[in-house]
Amino acid sequence: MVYKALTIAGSDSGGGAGIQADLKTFQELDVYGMSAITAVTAQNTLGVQGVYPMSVEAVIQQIKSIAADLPPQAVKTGMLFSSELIRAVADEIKHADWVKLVVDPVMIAKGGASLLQEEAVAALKEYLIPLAYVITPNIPEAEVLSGMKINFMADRKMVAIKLYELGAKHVVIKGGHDNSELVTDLLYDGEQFYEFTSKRLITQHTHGTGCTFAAVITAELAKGHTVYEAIQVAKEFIHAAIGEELGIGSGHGPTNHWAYRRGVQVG
Ligand SMILES: Nc1ncnc2c1ncn2[C@@H]1O[C@H](COP(=O)(O)OP(=O)(O)O)[C@@H](O)[C@H]1O
Ligand SMILES: Cc1ncc(COP(=O)(O)O)c(N)n1
Repeated sequence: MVYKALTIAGSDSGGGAGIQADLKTFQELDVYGMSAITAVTAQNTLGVQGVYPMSVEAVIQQIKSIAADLPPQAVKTGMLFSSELIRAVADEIKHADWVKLVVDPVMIAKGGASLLQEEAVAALKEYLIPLAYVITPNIPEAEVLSGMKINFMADRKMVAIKLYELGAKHVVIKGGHDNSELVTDLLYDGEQFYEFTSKRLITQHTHGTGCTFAAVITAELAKGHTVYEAIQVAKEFIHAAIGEELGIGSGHGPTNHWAYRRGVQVG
C-alpha cells in the first residue's frame, strides 16, 4: 500500500519551511508527498524578501487534479495568505470529502513577516477550521484565533476548548513560544487533555518547526495512526530535527529533516 499525503501551502525558496519542509517530512516517513502551492515566497534564513500569491484558479486546479487521480489519505494546509484562497481551499476540501485534514494556521514567519492577511483570520475560523481533524496553532496563533491571552497552561486549556468549539475535532496548541525549560504541546480531543513534553533545546535554528511538526502528524494519519500516536512521532521527529543542527545560513536556520530517520538521539 502506498500512502499519499497532500500539502496545500506556500513555497519557501530556502527549503526549511512550507511546501519544502512538508514534502521532505513526508518522504522521511515513507509517505508519497503531493503539493498544491498557494503562494511563492522568496525566503532565506535571514527573513522573507517577497511574497507572490498564486491565483485562486491556479490553486483550485492543482487540488482538483490531485483529487481526480491521486486521492490522498491525509491533507495538510499551511500558509494560505488571503480569505479568497482560504474559501476556495475549504470548498475543494469539502467537495473532495477529505476528512483527515491537518490545519496549521500559519500567520507570521519567525522573522516577523506576515504570511496571512489580517482580514483572513475570520475566514480561517468560519470556513476551514470547522473542517479540520486537527489544528496545530502555536501560542500567538491560538491567541489570535481565540481572542484570549495565554500566560499559563490553564489559559491554554481554556483556549483549546474555545478552538474545539469552532469545529476542529482535535486541537494541539504547541509550546515552542513559551519560555520554560520544558516544551509542552497540549492536545485536546473534546473530552481530555494530553501533554507531550520534551526538554527545550537552545538554538536559533527553528525555521520551519511548525510546518514540520504538522507534516509528521499528516503523514502518520495517512498511514492510519491515531492523533495521539501521530503527535508522539511528531514530537520525536521535531526534537531530533532541532537537536541535530545543520548549521546552514547566517540567520534562523532550518531544522534537520533526516535526523529522525537516522535515529539521532538528542538529550
Ligand atoms: N527550542 C525547542 N526545543 C525543543 N522543541 C521545540 C523547540 N521549539 C519548538 N519546539 C517544538 O517544535 C514544534 C513547533 O513548535 P512552535 O515553535 O510552538 O511552533 P511554530 O513553529 O508554529 O511557531 C512543537 O512540537 C514544539 O514542541
Ligand atoms: C512558506 C512558508 N510557510 C510557513 C512558514 C512558517 O514557518 P515557521 O515554522 O518558521 O514559523 C514560512 N516561514 N514560510
